[in-house]
Amino acid sequence: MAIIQVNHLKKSYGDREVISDVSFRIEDGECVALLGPNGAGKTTIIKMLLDITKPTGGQILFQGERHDRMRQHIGYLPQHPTFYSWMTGKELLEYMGELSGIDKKHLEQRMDELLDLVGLSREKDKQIGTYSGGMKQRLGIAQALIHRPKLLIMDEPVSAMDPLGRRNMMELLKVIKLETTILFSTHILHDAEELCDNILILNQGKLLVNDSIAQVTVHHQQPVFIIQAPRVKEWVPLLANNPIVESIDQSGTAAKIRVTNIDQGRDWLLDQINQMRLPVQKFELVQESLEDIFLRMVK
Ligand SMILES: Nc1ncnc2c1ncn2[C@@H]1O[C@H](COP(=O)(O)OP(=O)(O)OP(=O)(O)O)[C@@H](O)[C@H]1O
Repeated sequence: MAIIQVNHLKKSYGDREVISDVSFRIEDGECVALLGPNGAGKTTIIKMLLDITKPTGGQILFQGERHDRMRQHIGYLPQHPTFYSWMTGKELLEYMGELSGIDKKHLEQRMDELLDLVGLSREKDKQIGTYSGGMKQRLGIAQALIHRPKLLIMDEPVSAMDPLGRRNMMELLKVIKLETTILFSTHILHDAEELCDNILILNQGKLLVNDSIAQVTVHHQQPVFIIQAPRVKEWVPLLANNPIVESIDQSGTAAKIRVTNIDQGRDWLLDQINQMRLPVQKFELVQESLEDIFLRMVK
């Protein structure tokens, strides 16, 4: 049975629908990335899963039951966790553990396990106000896991971190995902690719992709022509206005061109290259990368 099943979920603020008919499921043991640009609706979906915000339509089931009764089985790391800065790391975990109803003997053992897991054993008796951003984020993960939740939900857990903090967090999440089902939101494709089995791509409140990482390219890849030639800024605008060109992306000395019809597109592009007497260094037809697919979908 799915840990979470989301059916035709909708959310409106006033007249504005910010989540439109979103359906997906997360199976036990999976790691799923909710991927989308700023404002796509990631936090709104997470808040509905946590029952912080009520949907305006649709249904969320947690292991087949109404999810509003199942909140205690979910661990949550918000985008910007806030703590009492005068508490020590250990005191916070103790407090959260007591709130979750864990008895003293088990709590002591669980705190030690988690402080070790997130690499804060040595700093456990220091006040949280003295922790770095990365340490606070790791403490946030420990508090989210204190009651051994069946599902860990994290809202952009690595987006605001520096490269070293990010790396540490990714390695930590790789360990956690061995034992816990994870849903995390991000706007960085690379994080999703590195950690997850499945991705949900959200744009403007609509779910565009719900697939395994391995299958996304198989199901959504389109061919693109790559032309590499000097003075790319001069010739790209000359190609962009023809109706056969669906999109054209310039990067460095090359352009990636998506056309409506491959054979006609090839003939037309070769013709243009001749007419412009472009000193072409490369002309090839390739399949889109995962990043190309993501960028095309969220544009
Ligand atoms: N309380 C609210 N009232 C009105 N509109 C809201 C409210 N909360 C969110 N929105 C709007 O809903 C849309 C989705 O916002 P949301 O925060 O879910 O996006 P997001 O994908 O999490 O973005 P980010 O990556 O920037 O956190 C945005 O257009 C936002 O302005």
